[in-house]
Amino acid sequence: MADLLIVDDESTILESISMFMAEKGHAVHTAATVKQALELFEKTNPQVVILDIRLTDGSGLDALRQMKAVNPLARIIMITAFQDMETTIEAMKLGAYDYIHKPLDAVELDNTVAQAIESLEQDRKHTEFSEGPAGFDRGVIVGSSRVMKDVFKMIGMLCQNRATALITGETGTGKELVSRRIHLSSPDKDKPFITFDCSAVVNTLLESELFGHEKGAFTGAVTQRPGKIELAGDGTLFLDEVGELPLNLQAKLLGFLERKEYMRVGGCSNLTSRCRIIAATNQDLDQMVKEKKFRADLYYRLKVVTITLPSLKDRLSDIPLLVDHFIRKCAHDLGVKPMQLQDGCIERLKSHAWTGNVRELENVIISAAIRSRGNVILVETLDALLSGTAPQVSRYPASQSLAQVEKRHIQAVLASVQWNKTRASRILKISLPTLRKKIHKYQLSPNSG
Ligand SMILES: Nc1ncnc2c1ncn2[C@@H]1O[C@H](COP(=O)(O)OP(=O)(O)OP(=O)(O)O)[C@@H](O)[C@H]1O
Repeated sequence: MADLLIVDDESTILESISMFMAEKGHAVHTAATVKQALELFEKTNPQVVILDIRLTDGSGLDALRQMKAVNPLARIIMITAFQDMETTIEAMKLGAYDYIHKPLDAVELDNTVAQAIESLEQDRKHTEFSEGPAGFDRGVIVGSSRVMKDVFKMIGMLCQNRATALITGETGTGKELVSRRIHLSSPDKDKPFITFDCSAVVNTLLESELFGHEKGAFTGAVTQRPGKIELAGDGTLFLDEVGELPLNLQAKLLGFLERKEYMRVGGCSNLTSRCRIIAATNQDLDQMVKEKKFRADLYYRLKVVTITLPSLKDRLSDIPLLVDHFIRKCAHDLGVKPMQLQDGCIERLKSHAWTGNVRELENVIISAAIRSRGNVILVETLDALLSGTAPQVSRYPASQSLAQVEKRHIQAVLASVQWNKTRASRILKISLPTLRKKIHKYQLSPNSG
């Protein structure tokens, strides 16, 4: 049996379907408008939605798009009239599970709902083996604030085409998460999603990592190697920290965006790729263009479609939802029951500055859950974590020199952010050039350790 949301503006239809479904043992919620439907969808998180395409205050397609952005797993069955065929096709493209024609046939409706529930069960079993614990969607983007609703709309629009997009926002605001969601909601979701962190690779290797190289192109190039663009194929290439790309490669990337052609390092013929580029940055590219550190033409090419993710401090109203999400995530990962929050926890969380945004909130909730005794997260535990007074376990023996400790710490921080130097320099509170000097001094590399 499932949680069902039924949306139709004809009260007789609404009543008869909901009675029928309640008799079958489902928990039924009803809505007559797009607005009510979206509110109830976020509140009740139904597994199956029966959604009329034509509603008085808008189109069922918009509702479908937004519901899919909030919970891509929800099975949405559209109710359509024959003259709505074009819209029905569009609905299927947007990820509707199925459609049923009016006048409704009770047996057909019952069968379709049963199949939708069965397919969810199959998905659940599948994820048990592939992505970890069942019933928890790691890819879900949590938020119900107005800014986040606008973000969901943009995601809905972007997953219908292959437009290049730029995602901006401070560190930890969810740029990679959003990029993956666009890919996973697109018709090419089964194609590769490749991440390329422009700050993680030493400059001399960037070009060959991105575009690939031919055998013998440089010392050490003993075999031909495909670059990330080639690996992305017909899928998506996520260019993280695009502001870190050196100017010569910015020109090459622009060339690729304009002609969809590129050349491997050491190659002499053009190759083509259909891969879609989604770039992300937490830098002020406008300013970088003024300072001539970022090419204006590339910037304009990238920013045609921009999604700006809000800082957590500008959407404090989303904290309860986010906390609930991370508590459930943590419970799944640790294999325990979800923790409860002591009264006052949400207020304490809302009063924090959150410079590390959602990532910082996630880490605080995980740390608090691990430190909690019993099944309750206490305000005092959060307070200690947020004010930096929570006891830490020392990881370095007292016999080590300061330089040894510095080397190990920098290596550990770099490893924790997959060698994203911008992020590491922020955590270490040193400038990027200083970090580069220290990497050179201690001869650190992703493989040293
Ligand atoms: N709205 C959200 N809902 C649920 N989880 C979120 C949300 N935003 C971010 N997260 C989680 O926070 C963490 C950081 O997100 P992500 O890596 O996408 O941020 P980012 O903006 O790409 O960071 P950076 O600029 O440092 O690369 C991830 O674990 C992600 O799942």
